[in-house]
Amino acid sequence: MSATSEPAQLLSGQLDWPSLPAMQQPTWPDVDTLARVRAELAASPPLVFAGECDVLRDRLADAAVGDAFVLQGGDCAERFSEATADNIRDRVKTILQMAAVLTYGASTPVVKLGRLAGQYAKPRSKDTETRGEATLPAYRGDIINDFEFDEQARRPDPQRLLRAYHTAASTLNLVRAFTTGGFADLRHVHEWNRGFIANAAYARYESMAVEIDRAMKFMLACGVDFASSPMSSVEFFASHEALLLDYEQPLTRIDSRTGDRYAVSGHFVWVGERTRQLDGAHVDFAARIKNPIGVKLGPTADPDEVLRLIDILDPEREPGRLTFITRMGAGTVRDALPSIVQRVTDSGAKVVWVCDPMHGNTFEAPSGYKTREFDAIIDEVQGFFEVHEGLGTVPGGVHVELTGNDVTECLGGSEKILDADLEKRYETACDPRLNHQQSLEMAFLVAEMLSRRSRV
Ligand SMILES: O=C[C@H](O)[C@H](O)COP(=O)(O)O
Ligand SMILES: C=C(OP(=O)(O)O)C(=O)O
Repeated sequence: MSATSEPAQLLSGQLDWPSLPAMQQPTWPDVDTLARVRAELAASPPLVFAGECDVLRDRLADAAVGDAFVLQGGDCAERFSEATADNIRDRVKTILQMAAVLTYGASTPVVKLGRLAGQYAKPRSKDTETRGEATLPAYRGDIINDFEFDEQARRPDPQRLLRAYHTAASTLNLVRAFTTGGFADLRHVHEWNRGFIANAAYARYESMAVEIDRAMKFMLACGVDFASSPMSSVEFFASHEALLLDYEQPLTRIDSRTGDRYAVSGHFVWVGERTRQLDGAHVDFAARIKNPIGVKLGPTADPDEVLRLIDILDPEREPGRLTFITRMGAGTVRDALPSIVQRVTDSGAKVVWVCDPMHGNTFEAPSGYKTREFDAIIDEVQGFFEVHEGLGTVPGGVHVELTGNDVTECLGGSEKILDADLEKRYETACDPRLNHQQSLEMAFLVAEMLSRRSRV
């Protein structure tokens, strides 16, 4: 999805994947259908190209040293039925707006990485869900089963892998059209605000957009050629958790330029907190692909284990290859993060440090809804910046669950969403997301932190 890369020639390269323990996988009731589906995926065209993944790796290398900042955001669990043009457009617009706020507010290039077109599988704390007298398999994402609470819907269905592939393809198609077809041109910075409900963050954004407009007119008057400049289209990359190996493994291809294997389900994939075992199948999968990759690190991550992950996943210490997405919790980040960052830095590895301030701050509200406090989310990002400032290392980005819709899933923000409001528009299929206004508010607050960031 980069404006600058040529699609690399990719050949389907089947591999007998080693049989290693894999956490969080479904038990498929129909293994013959699964085998047929895997074969069909293996023969399908790639969703992304190797050359695009390489461009992203270069951008992430810039973020590792503070020459760029990563904004990774999107749905917690993408639903097939919600992959509509309006939803995709609003999510992309929200990310473009946040990126504009960060770029303008902190004079820093922003690497835009959607959590989309593949975020269909969810790791769960429990295998089952109980409602009243009934206990059924937990919802594990649309790629595995359905959110409806009935026996048939919750049965894992391998045909869903093909639906995921086609939904990802149509999502990416639209995202490519939005980001390279003129819509993402910075001269449309006002238009990205249209269609959203007017509110405090919206108004603040609007006044920033006026300043951007004025700066653009100034540059135009100075003779800058916007038609052929990077203003008229943006690089926008797709990412998701590489959780469901029956989907990810057949969607790898060999790059004919180099003989290297790439995941072609997304530009960037990450290994989750629950599946990052050193001897597990997910880490092995990530080690075998050439894409830039991420690993989530929660508050129990052990520095020795983190160094082993670097040896396995980035033995060549390639700039931009490895991103650690830390998700410690607001109350823990200032204590748990420094020793990890210090040990990694001492080892000489140059990773990208990204803060996910969502997953360590989830709790159940008295109403029973799973939620997160806006202030805790901001506090974790603040703690993340403080830790890096203290160690002289680079806070390289943020990773956020968000939607362009006006949902009520996270508490607080300037709209002051309360527990009693959660029921109004609680639409997530798994974890609570920031709504459009909260996302913009967060971008303004992070831009302030970023503009104070020291250079290393
Ligand atoms: O998104 C992350 C996990 O899939 C999610 O937090 C798990 O939620 P659960 O604890 O309700 O299973
Ligand atoms: C499951 C997720 O996060 P974590 O692995 O950090 O819990 C996620 O980002 O969807």
